[in-house]
Parts: sequence; structure tokens; C-alpha cells
Amino acid sequence: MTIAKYSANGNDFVIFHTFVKKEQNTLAKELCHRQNGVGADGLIVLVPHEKYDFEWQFYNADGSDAAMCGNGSRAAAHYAYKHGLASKSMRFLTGAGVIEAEVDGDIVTSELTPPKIINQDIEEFGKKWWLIDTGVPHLVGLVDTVDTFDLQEARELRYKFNANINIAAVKDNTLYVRTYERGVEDETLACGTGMAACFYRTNLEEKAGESMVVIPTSGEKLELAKKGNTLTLKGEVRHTFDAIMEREID
Ligand SMILES: N[C@H](CCC[C@H](N)C(=O)O)C(=O)O
Repeated sequence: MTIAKYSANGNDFVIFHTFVKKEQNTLAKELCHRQNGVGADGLIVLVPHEKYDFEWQFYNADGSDAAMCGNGSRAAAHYAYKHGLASKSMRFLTGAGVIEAEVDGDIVTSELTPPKIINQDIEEFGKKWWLIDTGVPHLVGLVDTVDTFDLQEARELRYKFNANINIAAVKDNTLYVRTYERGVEDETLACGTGMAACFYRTNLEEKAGESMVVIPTSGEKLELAKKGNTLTLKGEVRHTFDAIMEREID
């Protein structure tokens, strides 16, 4: 059984496709383990779908299900095109709804489901947070600088709101974002839906135009843009290697 390793914007994923849709939570935890497995922020499994190019299952590194993953959707689109599962323009089903993606070489653009503001008036640790759903829930705090990110504070907020925790700062018309990711239970090098949530708040607070370069901890930029009532993420995707699994994945 061949599995693929992908890196997108700083998130990394194991991806494979199969004909049988079944729960893969345990396999996800095994494959994503940084020492005993391949090592990844998440596992993505593509399965056939009668209406869309495919359906996906997304699992965080701890084996938990997640409805959506922005960077994962871009990696999945690249994988699907490479394996002939979809054309360069595709529509696939996720737990958050239908995602449209466009592959142009190693540059892949995903259009997220319409963002939803859940709460704009959260006061915690001296900051005003917005809770925004960009396919998965994100707490967004705008700060002067992202040079420091209190991970203990982020961990408390993650459990209090069952959300990913993001701080973001605008500098020279560029948005810098750091994310503590639910299901990885640590800061990741990037988080696509988190960057989208931060861009969304920044745009609504008129600190950003309709598009913006967003830079996560990895330093690998994404171009974020508003497209009607949705948001698009555009950036590089890297297929780093394939691996042969000794045991079959049934
Ligand atoms: N950890 C997230 C899912 C992955 C989101 C992130 N990797 C992205 O690129 O959007 C959650 O459980 O809500």
C-alpha cells in the first residue's frame, strides 16, 4: 500500500486513497506519530463519491476527526490530480461542506466554505478575541507582534472554547499568524483555516484589503483573498515522498 507525504505552507500530511470508507482514527494516530510513524500534522484519506470528484476524511495527529483543513485541502487536491482522481479544477466533499480547488503545478488554490462569526466579544488574558468558523473553529486575537505566543494561555483557551487558537499582527500590509492547533495540541508551523480566520477578522476591521499575503510560523506565505462570501487560500504544495506500507490498509 503506497502512502504519500505532503507539506503545505508548514503543515504536513500523510495522504492515500482507497475504495472503502471506514474509520481510520487509530491508523491516523499511528501514521502521524513523529517518532514511531511517518510523522505528520494530519492524515487525509480520499474515497470515491458519486457526485463530487471525491470525498475526504481528515484526521488530526491525535487521531481526532476534523471537518476541514485549509492546507490539507490544497495538498489533497494536488494528490488527487497527480493520481488521476480529478482534473485540475475539482470539487470535493469534506466534513465542512464542498471545497473547490484549482491545481496549477505546485501552486494550489482552495476556496473555503463561507466563514461564520460565532462570537466577537470574547475577553480573555487581556485580549479581545473573535470566534470564527472557517470550516473548523478558530479563536482569533489581533496583537501588535507575534514575536511571543503564550502556549499555556493558548492551551487553556483551546480547551475552554474547543477551538484552534490564533494570534495575528499586521506589519507592512502583511499578516503574520501563529496558531496553536487543536488535535496536534501544540503550535504548528502553519494552519490554513486559522490564517483565513485571521485574515477575515483583519479585513472586517478594515486593517486589510480584499487580498493579503499571510505568513505563518514556517515563513511559507499564502495569498488570502475574499471571493464573494468565501475566502481563498493560494500557495505552494510539496509532495515530499511516497512510502510503501508493509501491511495492507483494509
Ligand atoms: N487542527 C484543526 C484541523 C486542521 C486545520 C489546519 N491544519 C488547517 O490547515 O486548516 C482542527 O482540529 O480544527
